[in-house]
Amino acid sequence: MTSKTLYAKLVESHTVAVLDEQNVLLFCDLHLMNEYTSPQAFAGLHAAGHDVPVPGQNVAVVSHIIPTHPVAERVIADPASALQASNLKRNCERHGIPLFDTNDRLQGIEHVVSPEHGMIRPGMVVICGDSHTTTYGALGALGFGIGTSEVEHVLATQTLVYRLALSMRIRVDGELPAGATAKDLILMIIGRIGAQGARGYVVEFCGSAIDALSVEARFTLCNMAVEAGARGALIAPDDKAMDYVLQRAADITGAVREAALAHCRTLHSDADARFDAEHRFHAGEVAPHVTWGTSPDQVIPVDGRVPNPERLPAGAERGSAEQALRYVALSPDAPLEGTPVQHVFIGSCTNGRIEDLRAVADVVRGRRVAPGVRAMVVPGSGAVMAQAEGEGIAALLTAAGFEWRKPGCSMCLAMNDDVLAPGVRCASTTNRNFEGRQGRGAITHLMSPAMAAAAAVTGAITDVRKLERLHG
Ligand SMILES: CC(C)[C@H](C(=O)O)[C@@H](O)C(=O)O
Ligand code: SF4
Repeated sequence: MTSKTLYAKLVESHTVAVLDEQNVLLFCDLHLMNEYTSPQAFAGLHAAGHDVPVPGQNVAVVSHIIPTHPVAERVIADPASALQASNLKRNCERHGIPLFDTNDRLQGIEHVVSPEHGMIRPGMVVICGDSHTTTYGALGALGFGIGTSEVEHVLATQTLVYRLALSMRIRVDGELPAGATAKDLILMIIGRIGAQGARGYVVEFCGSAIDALSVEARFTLCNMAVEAGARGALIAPDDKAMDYVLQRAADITGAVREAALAHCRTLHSDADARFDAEHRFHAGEVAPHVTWGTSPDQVIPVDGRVPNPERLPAGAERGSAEQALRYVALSPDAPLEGTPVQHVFIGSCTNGRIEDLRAVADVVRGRRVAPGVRAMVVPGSGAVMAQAEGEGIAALLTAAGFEWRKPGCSMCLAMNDDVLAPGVRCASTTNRNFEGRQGRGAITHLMSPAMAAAAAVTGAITDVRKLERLHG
């Protein structure tokens, strides 16, 4: 028997038909939908007279356009957005698809909601009309984003025409130093391999540093793999991953549980499996990272200096660095540390989970939001929000001057009314720092939750390790 990668095992176990050398028809265990990428798909489905054969293997969440103001009943004021939400509700009702609707207390960001209810399980293929579906690799599930026409195909058949990807292994051994998190690790990796460095590949993360990460930290890592261009991310499921699922999936009991555990133990790359590409990193080298530019790979350790385009090789890299520096209004060779911020955003499917909010609370405890800074926390889901409120995190952050909002994508991409004004500089726990991502002309610096908290209490980009030393 030939040795196989975990990726190959997942694809083979879901292949309904081999179409040609490059493409297979892939069965999808779970199809997630949001209000943003599903309307045309449903319209196409209905025009073709198709039904949804397995509605229970689809689930929908209102994520992107929802307002986050802390009111009891949320009302979507923007007519186009309100229509997207009402369309989703109508379509879900028509086909019997479960929906986390606008005022459902468990609503949130699709990638936060689905794992917390035990819907994502090792060995699954999970798809969604959203690029950050790679998140589920943290549980050993092959997740990836699809386009709207593919959403229609999946609704009608629960299958997808899937072009095979290459496989890449990223091994990270050693221990993350104090102050460095999974966010810093993935930012460092993206900085080293580039925003296209994993393009065409499904990445498998492994090594002692990955084993040591919590499941939530693994979500952060796999979530951002797509920012290196990856078509998927995987971590072989271990006891931690399985425990996470078992605690949340009430239906996995008795014989089913034994079968699930046995299946889970097969979900790893064989010892001599061959990968198309390999990278190695040392966790001990990871410092808190902050993006300086307008692409997630334009990133440096917080104590570094912004690059000088004159010292970059002439060509595309120099050109994009010059353009990015103009947009972010930073000078070549400037230190990032000490750069004033006017806004702090904590949330998103990258860093809007309970462990992220605990990390923020740990930095903020005994401190206050700096004068002139607007700091906002948007929990990733209603469940995260309730847990944080129960743990006293919401009270602590509110007393320190943070705004405590309702769940959603919010200022991760500013499709609701949480939009920054031009020129505002924001320390953000999100995953994309593209031009205009948080509002036209607004400037985004990606960083970890602890680093964003440090920026909130100091009013500037700050090395959280120094903050801890000063006060600890
Ligand atoms: C709106 C959606 C299609 C998009 C994505 O695919 O990722 C969004 O979630 C994002 O983060 O940019
Ligand atoms: S939180 Fe951000 S990255 Fe995640 S799905 Fe929403 S918009 Fe996309």
